[in-house]
Amino acid sequence: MNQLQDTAEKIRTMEIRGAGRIASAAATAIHDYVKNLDAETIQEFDDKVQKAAKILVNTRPTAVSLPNAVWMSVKHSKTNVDDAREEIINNANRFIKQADYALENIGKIGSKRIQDGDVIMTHCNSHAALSAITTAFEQGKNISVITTESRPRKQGLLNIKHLNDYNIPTTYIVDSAVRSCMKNVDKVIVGADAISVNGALINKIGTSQLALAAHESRVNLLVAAETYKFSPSTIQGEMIEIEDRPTDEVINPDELRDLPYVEVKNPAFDVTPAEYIDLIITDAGVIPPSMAYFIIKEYLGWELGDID
Ligand SMILES: O=P(O)(O)OC[C@H]1O[C@H](OP(=O)(O)O)[C@H](O)[C@@H]1O
Repeated sequence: MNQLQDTAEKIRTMEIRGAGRIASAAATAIHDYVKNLDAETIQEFDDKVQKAAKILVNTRPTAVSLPNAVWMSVKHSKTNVDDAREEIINNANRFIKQADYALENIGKIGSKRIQDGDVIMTHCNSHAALSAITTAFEQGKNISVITTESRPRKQGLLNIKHLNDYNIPTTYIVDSAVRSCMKNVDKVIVGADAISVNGALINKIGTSQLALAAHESRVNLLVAAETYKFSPSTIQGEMIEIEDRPTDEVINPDELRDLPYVEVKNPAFDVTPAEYIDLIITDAGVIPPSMAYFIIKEYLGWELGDID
């Protein structure tokens, strides 16, 4: 359990971050936990696994990749401990493998949407969006990237290091420069923390402003999202919770000491409605946002009535 708690803490503090990365880290934690789990009965085993699953799921509330990875891993159909253990280990291994494959496939599929000469704007640090961009560059397309800083945690710094390693010309801008720079952009590509059944995108705070600016300038907005980032529970109208992160990520508490009337807010994500999204690049192919239900039904295996 210590190791699992350690992974949970790393996800909570964002030492491990990115919707895809936290999902694979959680599946790995379940795999390792179950491998050596002591339990006399299947009931005891299931209770312990459910408890461990909840610890992981409760670390960050918005990225649906996390509960999808955990519940896909721990679901089993066995009645004895050893068989259940084996099934969960296989499930977790399968998830981790498919997540790697999905990222690679998004690169291949997404790169087809990128043309020679494109200037691409991106926001926050999405491994899925970067997979499409770097794959297109490796195919010989002469592209460049504008990346936002992505306050407060400045994930844009991860982008510039990654893109520089690929020798991709990259411009780093503050978040408030998005609209002003949009006139030079051919397409926007961002990642996803979650996609709801109505095709709305939940992604890093600021994405919806970027989408508005793109819409105004008639620049296409593409979302790179693995199928496991679609949210089954939204079929029944459940809202995706937006994570409020600690305010010391935004401002040093010392600066607030003598300002009793000031409140700081740090919502980590926002919602971009489907009408601002042109395409979603998934590992299963490119879809319009209106096809989100199809992905949930066909690839996550969840149907109406499945959800308690
Ligand atoms: O899964 P990949 O494509 O890497 O990232 C998807 C999204 O996850 C990140 O969340 P955070 O930085 O962990 O809050 C960003 O919002 C990013 O767009």
